[in-house]
Amino acid sequence: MPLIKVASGTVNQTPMAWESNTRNIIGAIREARKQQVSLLCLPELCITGYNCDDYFFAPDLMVQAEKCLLEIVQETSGMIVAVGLPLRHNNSIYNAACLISNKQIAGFYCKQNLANNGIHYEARWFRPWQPGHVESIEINQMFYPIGDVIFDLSTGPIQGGSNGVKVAFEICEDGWVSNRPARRHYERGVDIILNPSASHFAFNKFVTREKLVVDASRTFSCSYIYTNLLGNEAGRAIYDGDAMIASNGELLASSQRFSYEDFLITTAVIDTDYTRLSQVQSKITVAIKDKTWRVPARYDFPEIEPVLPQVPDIEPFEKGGALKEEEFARAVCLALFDYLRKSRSNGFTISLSGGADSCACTALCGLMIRLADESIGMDRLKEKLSYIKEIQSAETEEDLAKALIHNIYQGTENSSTDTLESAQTLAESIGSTFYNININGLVETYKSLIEGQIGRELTWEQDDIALQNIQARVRAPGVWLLTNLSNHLLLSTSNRSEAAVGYATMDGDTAGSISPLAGIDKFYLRQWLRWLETAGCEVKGKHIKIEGLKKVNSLQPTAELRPLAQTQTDEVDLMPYEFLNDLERLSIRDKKSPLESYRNLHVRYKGLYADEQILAWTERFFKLWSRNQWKRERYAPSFHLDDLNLDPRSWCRFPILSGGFERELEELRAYFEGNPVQNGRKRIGF
Ligand SMILES: Nc1ncnc2c1ncn2[C@@H]1O[C@H](COP(=O)(O)OP(=O)(O)OC[C@H]2O[C@@H]([n+]3cccc(C(=O)O)c3)[C@H](O)[C@@H]2O)[C@@H](O)[C@H]1O
Ligand SMILES: Nc1ncnc2c1ncn2[C@@H]1O[C@H](COP(=O)(O)OP(=O)(O)OP(=O)(O)O)[C@@H](O)[C@H]1O
Ligand SMILES: NC(=O)CC[C@H](N)C(=O)O
Repeated sequence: MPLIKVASGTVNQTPMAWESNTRNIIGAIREARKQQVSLLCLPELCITGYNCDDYFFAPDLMVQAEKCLLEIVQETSGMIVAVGLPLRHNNSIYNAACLISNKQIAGFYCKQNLANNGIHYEARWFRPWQPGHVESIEINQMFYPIGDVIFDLSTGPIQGGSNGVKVAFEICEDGWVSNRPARRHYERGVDIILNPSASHFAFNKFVTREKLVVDASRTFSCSYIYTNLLGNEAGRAIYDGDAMIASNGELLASSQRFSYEDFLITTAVIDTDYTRLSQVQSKITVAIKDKTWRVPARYDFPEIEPVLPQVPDIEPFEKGGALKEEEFARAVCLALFDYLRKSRSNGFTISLSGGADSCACTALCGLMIRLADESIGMDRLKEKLSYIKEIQSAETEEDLAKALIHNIYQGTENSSTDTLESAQTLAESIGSTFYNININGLVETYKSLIEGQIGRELTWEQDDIALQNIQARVRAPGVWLLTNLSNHLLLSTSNRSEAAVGYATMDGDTAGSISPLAGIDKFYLRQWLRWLETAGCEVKGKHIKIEGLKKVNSLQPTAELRPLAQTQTDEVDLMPYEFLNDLERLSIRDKKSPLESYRNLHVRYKGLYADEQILAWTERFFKLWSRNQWKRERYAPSFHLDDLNLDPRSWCRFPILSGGFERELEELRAYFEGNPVQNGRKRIGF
C-alpha cells in the first residue's frame, strides 16, 4: 500500500496520573481514527509521564503502566499505535516504545541514547539498549520481542520474508546524536521512522527540531513522524506540543504549538513508493543476512486516494518578527495554566509593586486567561478549572481575572505615587482584584522592638541592607495570608538577573510558590513588557496587548527600599542590566574565568565604561554569584526557558560553599595592574 495516512499525537500528561494520561491517549487514538489515520505516533513515556524522577524505580509504577498499556491496546482496533512507557527487563529499566497493531502488541523498541545533559537525568533510571540486540519480554503471560527491532507490517498472513511496510523508532535523543539508529534503519530499508519525544521547550528550539526531522527524512529516504509532549508536565519543564511529519526531505505537516487542549492530532498522507524510489536511486544496500531485528506483524493498510500537495500550516506568530516575545508569552502562560490546574489551586496572588517584575507576573496571568480563552473557549476553560467554584458563573475574561488574579500593593514611606499608579492601572486593565495596604507601621514596630533589645537606633548609615530587608520581609506574611485565604499560588517575582547576584531578600520578595520569571533576564523582560503593551501576541489575525503596562514601561527599575531622597535604582546598586546579562552569559553559561570574562567585556564595552568600572563590576559579579548559590537553591520552582537557566534543580549546579573565585579574581586584578599571576606565583616583567 503506497499511500498511508499517518499522525503525530501530542498529549498533555502528568507524572503518574494514570486516569487522565490514559484518557488523553485514548482520546488521541479515537480522534485519529475519526480522521481515518492508520498509524499514530504518541510521545515518549506518555503512559507514565516523562518526569517521574526516582519513582521510575518503584515496581508499582511498572504495574500501573502495564495496566494502562493493556487498556490502550483494546482501543487500537484498525490502527497502528506507538505509545511510550518504561519497561523493567532483566532487572534493568528501559525507556521503551510499544508498537500496537490492531489490538495486538507487536513488540517494544528501547531507547539507545539516553538524554543525560542539562535538564535530563535519564541515565539515573534507565539503561541504554545495546544496538543490534533483540530479546523477549513477558507481558500479561505473552512473550514479545524487545530491543533494537524493526516492525515489518504486511497485509495477509505473516510470512518469512515479506515486503511489508517497515516501521522503526528513534526515541527523542536517539535522533539528536551523530551515531543515530536511523543510519542502521536506513541500511535495513525502513519506510517510516517514528520519533516519540519529550523535548523540553527552549527559545527557538522548534527550528532545530524541524531541521532534524526534515533532514532525517531526506538523508534516510523515509517518512519521519515526530511527536512531542504538550504543556507543563511536572512543574519545571514546558513542552510546546511540537509535532511534525516529513517525507523525503519535505515537511508535510506541523502542529499548532502551545495549545490548551488535552491532546492534538496532526496528520499527513505519506507515499512509501516515493521514499522507496529514493532508496533505490541512492543504491541502498539492505542488510538481508541478519534478520533478528525484523518483527513481522499483520496490518491491512486501507487503500486511500491521493491527496493534493500538502503545505504545512505554520502559525502566523512563528513567522512574525517577534518570535522570542511570542514564545516567552505562550510558554510561560501555558506553564502557569497547567501548574494552576495540576496543583488544584484557585488562582494567583501577586504582591504588585508597580515595578517591572511584579507587573510582568500579573500581565502573564492576564495573558494566560486570554490565550486559554482563544485556544479552547470560555466553556472549556471553565470546565478545565471546574474545581474552582468562583469562576463557574464568569462570562468575560475580566470576570475570570477578578477571581483568578489577586494583587496587593504594600507601600511604605519609601514607595512613590508613580509605582502605586502603575500597579493600579495594570490591575484595572486586566480586571484583577486589587488591594492596597500600607505596611509602614509594621516595619516601624519591628524596628523599635529590635532597637529596644540592642539598645541603639537603626540608621541608614550603619544598617542599610538590614533596613531594606525588613521592608521586603514584612510584605511576605500579608501576601501569604491573602494567598491562603483563596487557596491561590503566590507568585515570587524574582528574575534571572537578580538570581545571579542574590539581589532579593530571602523570605521577603523571594517568598512564593512558583517563580515564573526566574529563567528570564531583566534586560529582556523590560523589552518584552514594551512589546506586550504596544504589539502583543498575534492570535487569529488580532493582537492581544496589555495597554495597562504603559506606566510601568516609563519607570526605572527600583527596589524602593531606601528613603526616596536617595533615588535608589537596581542598576546603580548592581550594574547596568545589559552588562550584567553579558557577564552572566560569559561566566556562567560559557564558564569563562573572571579574567577571560573581563577581557571579553572589555572588547565590547571599552569607550562606554571606564576600564576600572568594567573591572569593578566583574569582581562584584563573581563575588555575588558565589555567595548567593544558597539563595538559588531556595527559589520557588521556575520554568526552563533556555541554556542560561540558573535553577540548580534542573540545570545549573554550583557549590553552595566555595573558594569564591578568590585566586581567580586576584589574577584578574594582577592582569589589570599589568602584573599577571601564573600558577599562583607572580610573574615579573610582563
Ligand atoms: N552560604 C550561605 N548559606 C545560607 N545562608 C547564607 C549563606 N550566606 C549568607 N547567608 C544568609 O543570608 C543572609 C543575607 O541574605 P538576605 O537576608 O536575603 O540579604 P542580602 O542578600 O544581604 O541582601 C538582600 C539584597 O537584595 C536587595 N533587594 C532586596 C529586596 C528587593 C530587591 C529588589 O530588587 O527590589 C532587592 C537588597 O537591596 C540587598 O542588596 C545572611 O544574614 C545569612 O543569614
Ligand atoms: N510597594 C510594594 N507593594 C507590593 N509589593 C511590593 C512593593 N515593593 C516591592 N514589592 C514586592 O517585592 C518584589 C521585589 O521588588 P523588585 O523591585 O525587585 O521588583 P519590581 O518592583 O516588581 O520591579 P522593578 O525592580 O523593576 O522595580 C516586587 O516584585 C513585589 O512583589
Ligand atoms: N527526551 C529526550 O531525549 C530529550 C533530549 C533531546 N536532546 C531534546 O532536548 O529534545
